[in-house]
Amino acid sequence: MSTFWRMLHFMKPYRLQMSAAILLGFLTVGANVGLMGTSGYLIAAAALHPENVLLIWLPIVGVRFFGLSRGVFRYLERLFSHDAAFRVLAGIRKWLYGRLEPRGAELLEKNRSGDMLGSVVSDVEQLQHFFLRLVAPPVIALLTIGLCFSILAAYHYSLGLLVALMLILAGAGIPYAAHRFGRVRGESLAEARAELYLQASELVTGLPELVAAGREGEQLLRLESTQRRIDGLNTGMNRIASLSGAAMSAMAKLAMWLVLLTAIPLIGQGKLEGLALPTLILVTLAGFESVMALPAAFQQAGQTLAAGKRLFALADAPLTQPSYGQAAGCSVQGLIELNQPPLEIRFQQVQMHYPDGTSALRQLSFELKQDQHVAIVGESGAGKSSILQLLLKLRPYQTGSILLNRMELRELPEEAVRSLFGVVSQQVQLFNATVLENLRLGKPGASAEECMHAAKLALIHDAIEAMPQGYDTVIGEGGARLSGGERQRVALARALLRDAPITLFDEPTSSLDPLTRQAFVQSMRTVLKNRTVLWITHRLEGLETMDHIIVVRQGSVCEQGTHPALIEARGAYWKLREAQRRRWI
Ligand SMILES: Nc1ncnc2c1ncn2[C@@H]1O[C@H](COP(=O)(O)OP(=O)(O)OP(=O)(O)O)[C@@H](O)[C@H]1O
Repeated sequence: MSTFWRMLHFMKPYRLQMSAAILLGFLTVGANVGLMGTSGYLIAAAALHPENVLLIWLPIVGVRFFGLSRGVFRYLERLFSHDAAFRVLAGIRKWLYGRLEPRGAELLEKNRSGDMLGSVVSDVEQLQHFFLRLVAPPVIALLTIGLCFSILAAYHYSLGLLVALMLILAGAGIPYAAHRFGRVRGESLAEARAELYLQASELVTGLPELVAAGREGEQLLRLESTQRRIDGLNTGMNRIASLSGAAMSAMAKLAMWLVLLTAIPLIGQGKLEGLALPTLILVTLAGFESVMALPAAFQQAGQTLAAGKRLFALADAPLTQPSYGQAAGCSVQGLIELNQPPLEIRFQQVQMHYPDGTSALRQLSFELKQDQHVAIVGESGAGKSSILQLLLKLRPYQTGSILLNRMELRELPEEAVRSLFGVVSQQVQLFNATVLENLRLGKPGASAEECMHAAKLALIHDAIEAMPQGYDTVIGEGGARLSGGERQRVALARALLRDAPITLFDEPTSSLDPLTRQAFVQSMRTVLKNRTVLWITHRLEGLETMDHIIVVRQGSVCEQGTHPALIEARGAYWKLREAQRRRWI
């Protein structure tokens, strides 16, 4: 139930619009009741009193009015209700993003990313049914029952009571049964759809490996079996929907017969005019329009509420690792100082461990000064990526100090810290859009000239020009139409456009061959000559001209200096280089 109230809470800002949608929904059904009622009266009057023009003329006007207004009300009701529902969804997405963003890394560790993406996207979509089918229709149905009762009771109270009772029975009983029978199936359907999404995305992303290993057939069979399960569940759901539709129709006809059986003796006793009979029947049938859609809505209620429950559970999951909390210690003056050159980063005796207790950094100390190019190198697992995560405030450090322009990192707001860095990482995020649009992610609103200038600096301009539509070429999902090196260069051009004070490279050459790697690092040195660069890698090619190299081992600095000095010392750096050289000979 708390899920229900929490979802209602999201509607609060749009309550006026939603009330208007409910009112318009009621007016639509009301217009239909009016249309049927006056039509019934018109038929009877035309048959029994064709000579009385006034008796016929008035209902004709009524029929026209209700017929036209019904369409207008329906249109406005759809407009208001869908607009409000989509605004509520937008609000939920924004709220959810705000809740998930600080725990992004941790959530990805605990959940399969396909699972998470699939369920979050489809669960949020599912919530639109909440207002459109679960909140508004029952209220409209209640109002309509009241309307039908008033109209029929005006003829005779027993008719009013009878029809109201039948409408309540049909409007509550059949949706309840549909909900009972559809709940488990609906939940299984949601799970199966999430599974299908995950299997399909695994198949697409892992296709080259699966084909190479000759296992794509197995994956396709899994996909087919999930699809069959979904088809089976869908058939079950459709069966329930058809049965409840038939039950609703039967209830409407039963109500009609009961009205006839009650009204005819009343006419015989002179308590009711014969002229009223068609009106009574048609109003009864029109009243059922308001409850017709309820069974299908409640059949899906299980799915909708389960979707809300999953989303709230994801958003409420406590962080096992304490977050930074509110960065309260930074004044406006502090933020100004943060952006004042010369910029300096200082790690002092930093210790960091992951939630499972794995110690990643131990007493780590180093410095990065304005315009310096510093490389942090080390074997796999040495702690290099953990340094990057600390700098971007993706993880907290436990002891020691990280100073950005003499200000403690944990006291600074995330946005201010992240705006200092342009990141070129191992996994370049490219989108299925044009090259230009991908570049503009670095600086929204950048002119085509600015983008080209950045592309020239990143030495990718010529390759882009050679594409079929140049900068307007669509580069495919994840930049699939580009080579690994081209992707890295597009990412670099993006980082250059961003023009952040510090450029962070995280294993940027991992998808390149040794020779291209060497050339890439050297060209980056030239392009980024007057910028501050932190280069994190376990590949040592091309680092000869770095200003400073820091070798990290088991979370702390084991050696540092310039390339010639480290080579001469024949220590850890020299050994790493030798080991890598032997590997590619
Ligand atoms: N999410 C995590 N949870 C627990 N331990 C982790 C996590 N990520 C990294 N570690 C551990 O922290 C240590 C440092 O890892 P880190 O990823 O920083 O190394 P790295 O030098 O970047 O390695 P690589 O070059 O392979 O990327 C390793 O022992 C690793 O197993």
